[in-house]
Amino acid sequence: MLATEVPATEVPTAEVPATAAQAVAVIPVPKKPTPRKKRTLRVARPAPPADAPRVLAIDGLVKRFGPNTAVDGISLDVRAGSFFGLVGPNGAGKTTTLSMVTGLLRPDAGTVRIHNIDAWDNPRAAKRATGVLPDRLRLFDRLTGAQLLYYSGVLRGLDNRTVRERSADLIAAFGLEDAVDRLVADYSAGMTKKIALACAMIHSPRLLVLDEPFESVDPVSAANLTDILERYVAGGGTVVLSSHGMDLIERVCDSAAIIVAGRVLAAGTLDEVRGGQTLEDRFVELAGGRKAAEGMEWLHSFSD
Ligand SMILES: Nc1ncnc2c1ncn2[C@@H]1O[C@H](COP(=O)(O)OP(=O)(O)OP(=O)(O)O)[C@@H](O)[C@H]1O
Repeated sequence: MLATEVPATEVPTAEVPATAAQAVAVIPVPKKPTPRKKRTLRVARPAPPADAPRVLAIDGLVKRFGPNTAVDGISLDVRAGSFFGLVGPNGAGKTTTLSMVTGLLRPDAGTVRIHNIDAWDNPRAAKRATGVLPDRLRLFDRLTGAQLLYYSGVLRGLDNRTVRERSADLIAAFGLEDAVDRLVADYSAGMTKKIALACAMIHSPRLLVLDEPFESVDPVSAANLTDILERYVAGGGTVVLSSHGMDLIERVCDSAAIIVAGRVLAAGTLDEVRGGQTLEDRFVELAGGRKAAEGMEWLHSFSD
């Protein structure tokens, strides 16, 4: 094989040049995109039966921001015991949809029912059944992690003893033992996600709505978090999460929806949505395909 044909990842160590300038000269630029490896399509768990009760029923949701229609008639059903993944390109309307589901943003049209309760007519009852991890975390970050958990528990009407017991369990499950006595303002992004998720779970809601729960979370913590959520679902809970991590969605979710430009382009069990492809390929296909990286020759002109 000629040196120019060696994929970058296979350049033998002995041939790696000493300087960055030399490295630029020999690292081969593949002429054609390498064909993507076929992956075995697995399903994390079977989706709940089609006649399982609907924990979340979204019907004809619309949200406009001035001339921009962010959510354009989204309808979705999420069944009890489902681990449901919402995917879509940047600006597709995922956060706007989840904000309307969780009572953070009033819809222009459409309805949201949580356990058959209209979330906008009866927000108190709907919120009692829901735990939320919003996109832009606005936490009372001048509290310590332990204080924030305590506050979340009592706000949800739990008694002192229950809050303390559940806080201890959550702190151990999320590996926050060393951080609970520090101010949340001083937490890293991943730690903040974890404490916010613990707060969302403390009142043992039937439905968890999580916007990008794995963003900024390290792989070990992500695996722990996945375990916690899987146990929650196995115990009868329902999770709806948004994520850009297609592998993660395929690994943990049984059902999914692909949202593009404020509309649902595919929804159902993971297999129905993927249609025999990987979720990523199906997503890219529906979201408009890969963009050719041409017309950016200036990027190789290097200012130095
Ligand atoms: N408060 C707002 N005011 C004006 N426009 C908004 C507002 N919130 C969202 N939008 C617009 O609505 C559209 C959908 O945004 P949204 O945040 O729901 O997308 P998303 O799918 O969550 O994107 P990402 O994956 O990048 O987080 C975008 O065009 C966004 O600019």
